[in-house]
Amino acid sequence: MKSFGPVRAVDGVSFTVEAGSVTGYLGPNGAGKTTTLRCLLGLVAPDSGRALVGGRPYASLTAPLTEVGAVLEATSFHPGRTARNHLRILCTAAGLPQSRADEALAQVGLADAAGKRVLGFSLGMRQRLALAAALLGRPRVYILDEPANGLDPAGIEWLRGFLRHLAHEQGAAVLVSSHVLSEVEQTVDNVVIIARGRLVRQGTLTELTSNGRSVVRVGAVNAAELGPALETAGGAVERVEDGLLRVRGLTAEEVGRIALDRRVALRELVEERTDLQKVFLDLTEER
Ligand SMILES: Nc1ncnc2c1ncn2[C@@H]1O[C@H](COP(=O)(O)OP(=O)(O)OP(=O)(O)O)[C@@H](O)[C@H]1O
Repeated sequence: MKSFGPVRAVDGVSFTVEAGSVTGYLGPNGAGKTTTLRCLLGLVAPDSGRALVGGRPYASLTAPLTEVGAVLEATSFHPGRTARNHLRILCTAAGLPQSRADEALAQVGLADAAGKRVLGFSLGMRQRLALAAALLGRPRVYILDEPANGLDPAGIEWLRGFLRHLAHEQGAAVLVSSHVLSEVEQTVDNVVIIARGRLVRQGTLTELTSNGRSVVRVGAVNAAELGPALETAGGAVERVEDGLLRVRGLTAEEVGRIALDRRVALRELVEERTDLQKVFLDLTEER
């Protein structure tokens, strides 16, 4: 728990970010995301409870840059320094080889801007530079506060791939905050949703979006035969019109397989997407 005067910024929030996965930490503006991440990074002391990295408080880590890569909102850089120099100074302070600066800049797509002063950097370039700083020590844990802020659509797409790569290929534990669920839906494996400082929901993205509400629309030439077969397999079938069914409780793949087994020709097979932003708003409004 962490209060600022009368405001309970974070209260009773408990979750674990597993290695090899990306966890989205989601909530509307002012929900308490940044405060939680600042607690994790030892920048704010919680009034009660603990925030640990690899089982230890951040302050007790002997070489933090090699253990945790962090990008916080409004990360400030000395505007007169070049991107390369900024990172080299961090390398020196952390006892890392200077060569890591250029390697990290290349990783975030800033190789061409390495010698440019940060003063002229766009918001998106600053976000990439902050990420490069987080990468310097090749840590296994990443704590990123709204890292997509300021990135253009191509930058957001790049970030998605990059975070998935860190988690899925390099086995890192990645925690990424956002106030827009749809922004991270293609990146995250797990979600933790908070509102007004309290935990609202946590689980896999699939659990959040299906939640018994996922619907498969299937058009079949012989719907009269397919319907009962789907019901036998555990689906709840609604007959919309002649030859068109809406099925809950089965995936599109399962419906397709059952149709194949029965040799029923399909006209259409569509998983009706849950509107993630609506799920998010339903969960976080009025709490
Ligand atoms: N240093 C502080 N002093 C006073 N109040 C604070 C401080 N930091 C945060 N708060 C308050 O705590 C609450 C949670 O803020 P926090 O920045 O953690 O939310 P957030 O989820 O990160 O929001 P955003 O998406 O807008 O960044 C807000 O009501 C905020 O005003």
